[in-house]
Amino acid sequence: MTTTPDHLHAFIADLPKAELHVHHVGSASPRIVSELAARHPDSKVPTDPEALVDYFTFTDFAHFIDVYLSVVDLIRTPEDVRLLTYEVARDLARQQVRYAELTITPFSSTRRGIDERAFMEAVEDARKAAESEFGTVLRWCFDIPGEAGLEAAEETTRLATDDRVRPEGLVSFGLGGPEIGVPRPQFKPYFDRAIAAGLHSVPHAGETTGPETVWDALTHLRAERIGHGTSSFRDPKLLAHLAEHRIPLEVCPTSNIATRAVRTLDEHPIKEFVEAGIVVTVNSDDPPMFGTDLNSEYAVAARLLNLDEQGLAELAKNAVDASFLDEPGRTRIKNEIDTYTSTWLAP
Ligand SMILES: Nc1ncnc2c1ncn2[C@@H]1O[C@H](CCC(=O)c2cccc(C(=O)O)c2)[C@@H](O)[C@H]1O
Ligand SMILES: [Zn+2]
Repeated sequence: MTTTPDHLHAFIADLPKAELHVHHVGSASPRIVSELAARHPDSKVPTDPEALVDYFTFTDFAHFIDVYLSVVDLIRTPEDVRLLTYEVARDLARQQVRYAELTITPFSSTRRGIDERAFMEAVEDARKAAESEFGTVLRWCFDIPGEAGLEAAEETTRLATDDRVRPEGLVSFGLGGPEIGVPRPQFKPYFDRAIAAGLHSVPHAGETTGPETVWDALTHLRAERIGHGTSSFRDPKLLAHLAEHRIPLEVCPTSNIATRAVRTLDEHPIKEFVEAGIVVTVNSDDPPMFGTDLNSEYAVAARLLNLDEQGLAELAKNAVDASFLDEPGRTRIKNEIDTYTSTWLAP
């Protein structure tokens, strides 16, 4: 296994980027997790950031979800929500992320007793502070935790479509959690309502089950991008469909290894996706839990796809183009990427 050369790491570190697939709670840094764990000593989450490395080592996807929910349990007040969101934005800004769509699972917080309006105010307050203080634009994707069933689907849809509650920064609607035993078609009526309310459809699919789940996401949930889509490589017709209809994949390589969806990075199908002509975006999913960040994922992609600086800049522009940012915002970030790259490559 070769490594990514130092000059590419340096290029990636300052490259302006967009992040399209990153979870709110899954982005809590070890410092924030240990701070919240210390505040709530009844929790089984370790308070020592070093012990968190072991705690965040997963035997399979189900184990990952168990651990994930133990961190969700630490977020108990609107102030916890605001702090988490603001700190996540700070971490993104440090990596030169100019724009991020953050996946939030409001059901998990409202069912744990956080007032829905206070929750929305907390994330919006952090979004505005992040934009003015760090220059990072945040938007929200509200996802249904599929395993929690249709009650969760109903509640998430209500929170995403009721004008009196839905936050200004909300742009899309998703579906996360385990896929095994959670068929996608049952969520069609909820996606129909969210789409009718102007939201984009971005379900997870093909992360832990086969390509048929990706077809279901396309057919029943009218997916505009696919979260992961990892198993798509097993179906040539699906690859051709994704390429022809320009449905981007939100690829999260290190996540797929950490949850054991893929055995090793070298076996990751990202190269097959690019060779099939699919729009590939690279993302971090739950970065501290997977011991990664967006810059590391770009370094992984550089190695697996054999990219140079121009190739990395194209990858970054794929994410901007696949985003739900408005046209002037997309043009601004792409121009910034071009200027940065040509300055870097100038003799
Ligand atoms: N790689 C990932 N792939 C998929 N999802 C991922 C990934 N990373 C993070 N998530 C998040 O995990 C949540 C799962 C929450 C969940 O299953 C659940 C089940 C029952 C009850 C409750 C509750 O709160 O009471 C929650 C998803 O909604 C999603 O946002
Ligand atoms: Zn995800």
